[in-house]
Amino acid sequence: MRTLNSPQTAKHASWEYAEQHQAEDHALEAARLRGEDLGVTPVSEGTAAALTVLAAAAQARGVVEVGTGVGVSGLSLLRGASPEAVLTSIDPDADHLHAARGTFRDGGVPAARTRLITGRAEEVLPRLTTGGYCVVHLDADSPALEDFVEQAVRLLRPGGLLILNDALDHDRLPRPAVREEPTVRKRAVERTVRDDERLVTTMLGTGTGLLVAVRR
Ligand SMILES: C[S@@+](CC[C@H](N)C(=O)[O-])C[C@H]1O[C@@H](n2cnc3c(N)ncnc32)[C@H](O)[C@@H]1O
Repeated sequence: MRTLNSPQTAKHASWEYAEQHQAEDHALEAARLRGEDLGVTPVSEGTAAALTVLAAAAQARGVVEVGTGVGVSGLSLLRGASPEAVLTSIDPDADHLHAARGTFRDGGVPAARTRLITGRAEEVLPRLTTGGYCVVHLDADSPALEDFVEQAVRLLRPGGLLILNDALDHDRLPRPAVREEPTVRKRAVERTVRDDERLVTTMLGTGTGLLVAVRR
């Protein structure tokens, strides 16, 4: 049983504290409201902050994203990336891309720094340049997730970062009794990435899990 002083409760309080380490500005708050209207779940506050730090650490110039949503993750990545960086972000939903454009505008991002592609990653990723990108962020649940990961590894230059959001599948991953297809898929992706000798990986508990891998 969980009590107020139990390690689990303390752990959850720490997680919540860490999520709020970085206060969000108007552009991200407005994006989250758009997300509520559209039924899109953006990356968490902690994940948004982590994406900014990771893009900065990678000194990212070319960034690819699958699952633009309302642009919370995209704006966060651009804020950490190099000033000349371009974000190529893919989403099949025109309403989501429209909302994301509003987020980038609110965030003061010049239009030339975003290339928003209306389409499915299954069709778009294979057309992007091998070794041409510093960061690939995956944030769309799809039966093709394993293929997205393989494409991401192809797209990354040495030292580039692969980032998979919701890698713990809303805390379902560690529960062996959960056998639903999306959870099983994410377990398989975790194993694939961990065992891939081209990658150095870690699983962060930020948000609903952030799997981060560096391309050797
Ligand atoms: C969780 S939301 C992304 C939230 C976004 N990263 C943010 O922080 O605002 C998932 C998005 O993936 C998109 N999506 C679903 N299937 C996709 C696919 N096959 N290729 C690209 N995007 C896809 C959905 O339309 C949705 O906008």
